[in-house]
Amino acid sequence: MTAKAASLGVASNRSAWAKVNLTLHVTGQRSDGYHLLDSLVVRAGVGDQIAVTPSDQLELFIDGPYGSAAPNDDRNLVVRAARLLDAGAGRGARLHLTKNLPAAAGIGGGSADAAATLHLLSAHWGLPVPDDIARLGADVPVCLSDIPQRMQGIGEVLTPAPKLPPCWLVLINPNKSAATPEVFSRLEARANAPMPKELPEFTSATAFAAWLATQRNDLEAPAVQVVPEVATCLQSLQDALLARMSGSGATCFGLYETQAFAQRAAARVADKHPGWWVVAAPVLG
Ligand SMILES: C[C@](O)(CO)[C@H](O)COP(=O)(O)OP(=O)(O)OC[C@H]1O[C@@H](n2ccc(N)nc2=O)[C@H](O)[C@@H]1O
Ligand SMILES: Nc1ncnc2c1ncn2[C@@H]1O[C@H](COP(=O)(O)OP(=O)(O)OP(=O)(O)O)[C@@H](O)[C@H]1O
Repeated sequence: MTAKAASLGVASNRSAWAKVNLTLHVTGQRSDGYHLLDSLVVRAGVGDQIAVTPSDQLELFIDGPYGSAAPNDDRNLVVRAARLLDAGAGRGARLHLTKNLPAAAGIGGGSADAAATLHLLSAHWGLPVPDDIARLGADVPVCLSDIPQRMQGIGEVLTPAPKLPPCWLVLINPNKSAATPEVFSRLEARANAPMPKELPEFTSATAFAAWLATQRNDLEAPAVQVVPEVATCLQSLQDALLARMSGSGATCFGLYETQAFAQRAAARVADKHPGWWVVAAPVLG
């Protein structure tokens, strides 16, 4: 925001796009319990919204269809991100979070909110984003980027992925939350194969999906134990080029070649499961 906009109380805002793990290989475990990952992460064009306006104090206002699913206090990742950036100096800002994404859903809602807050407040307060943001959550570093990334380590090692062909996702969540630690704890094997050293480049969504089908989300089987509806979600996406779970679930995605195919599939799933969260959104980047 410019100094003039700030003095006029004009909001600057940003979308906190959903994070989708197209692959998620668990390749090991550190001595502190955190798991080593190898994941192809994309952002989907659906997200929460965050706006910042000047204020003397740090304030958070939350609304939106999933507003009640996120804590409205210091535990909120938006507030935690603001405090990390502020580093105890007591700067103020009024943050308005419109929560469109289900929480604890495997699409990094809280992490995307934290990353968007870091971008907005870094401009608002004129401060650089600090290096230690992974303290906010393993998914926060990847959520600072809107382009596809290969994510390794416990989430802090990021490499831009080769350019992906245009494609669309249908995201569905049975409105059942899956706690990430519980899903990890149910893993049967922790030292699984990574993705290939070099990620191939694809010119069509069909070829991309065929390759993705040879990769995995190792958290899918443990997540089905925690939220059995994940299996029903995957079955409902059988017309997709590929159907898989994102993150630690319970959100599943179907990959489609075109907007029209994705929107038709989303309408069909929403019609059959009126209690589910169902959206069609493009893969960004
Ligand atoms: C599963 C993923 O969604 C894949 O993108 C993320 O790795 C999870 O990221 P996140 O929710 O930001 O994770 P955090 O809030 O840092 O950690 C929540 C819990 O998940 C487990 N966790 C998380 C990340 C990781 N690499 N190994 C883990 O074992 C730990 O039990 C941790 O206590
Ligand atoms: N802004 C926020 N939005 C959603 N949840 C938040 C937020 N701030 C804190 N939380 C807390 O974080 C927990 C995890 O929510 P989040 O939506 O980030 O999970 P997730 O989608 O499973 O994340 P990931 O894919 O990174 O594992 C929730 O149970 C909630 O209590």
